[in-house]
Amino acid sequence: MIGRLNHVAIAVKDIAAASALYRDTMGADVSEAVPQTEHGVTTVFIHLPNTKIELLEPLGADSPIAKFLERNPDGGIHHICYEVDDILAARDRLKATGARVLGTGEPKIGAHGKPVLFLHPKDFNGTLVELEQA
Ligand SMILES: CC[C@H](C(=O)O)C(=O)SCCNC(=O)CCNC(=O)[C@H](O)C(C)(C)COP(=O)(O)OP(=O)(O)OC[C@H]1O[C@@H](n2cnc3c(N)ncnc32)[C@H](O)[C@@H]1OP(=O)(O)O
Ligand SMILES: [Co+2]
Repeated sequence: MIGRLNHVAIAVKDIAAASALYRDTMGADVSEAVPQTEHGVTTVFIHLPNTKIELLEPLGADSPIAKFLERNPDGGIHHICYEVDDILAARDRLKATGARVLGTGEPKIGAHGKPVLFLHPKDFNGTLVELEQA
């Protein structure tokens, strides 16, 4: 069911500083910052030869990553995103196993214009998992 690793996300307090760090000290190919109002974050993608790093900064009052950053003031790895061929079939299969799908359970359009879902970290070894329709 799960396919390629689409991205690894890092939550940060200051996305401009984190972007400059990757660009200037790591020579990385860093995108512009894009506000994702629907998701309560601003995103930057760092393009690597075999996957992407997603930098996340809280956006708005109810950002879902705000508490994570309170717990981890220096920032930290926030989630991993796997690609799936059929996100609804994957969702239904996971729900049938008792895994908790976050939010309404209906996919939202993510940063790549594809449907995404999130699975509760407590059900996946303390790791927040994002699924993205390939
Ligand atoms: C633009 C879209 C983009 C894309 O790639 O397309 C994105 O990736 S958007 C990314 C931002 N959106 C989300 O993360 C949505 C899903 N996340 C959530 O709904 C919340 O972050 C949630 C529910 C996972 C956690 O929210 P919160 O921290 O406010 O809840 P709790 O404090 O009650 O936490 C419950 C429990 O889970 C532990 N936790 C929280 N976040 C993480 C995490 N990232 N990784 C691992 N564990 C996490 C937290 O410590 C609590 O554990 P406990 O032992 O009870 O203290
Ligand atoms: Co993501």
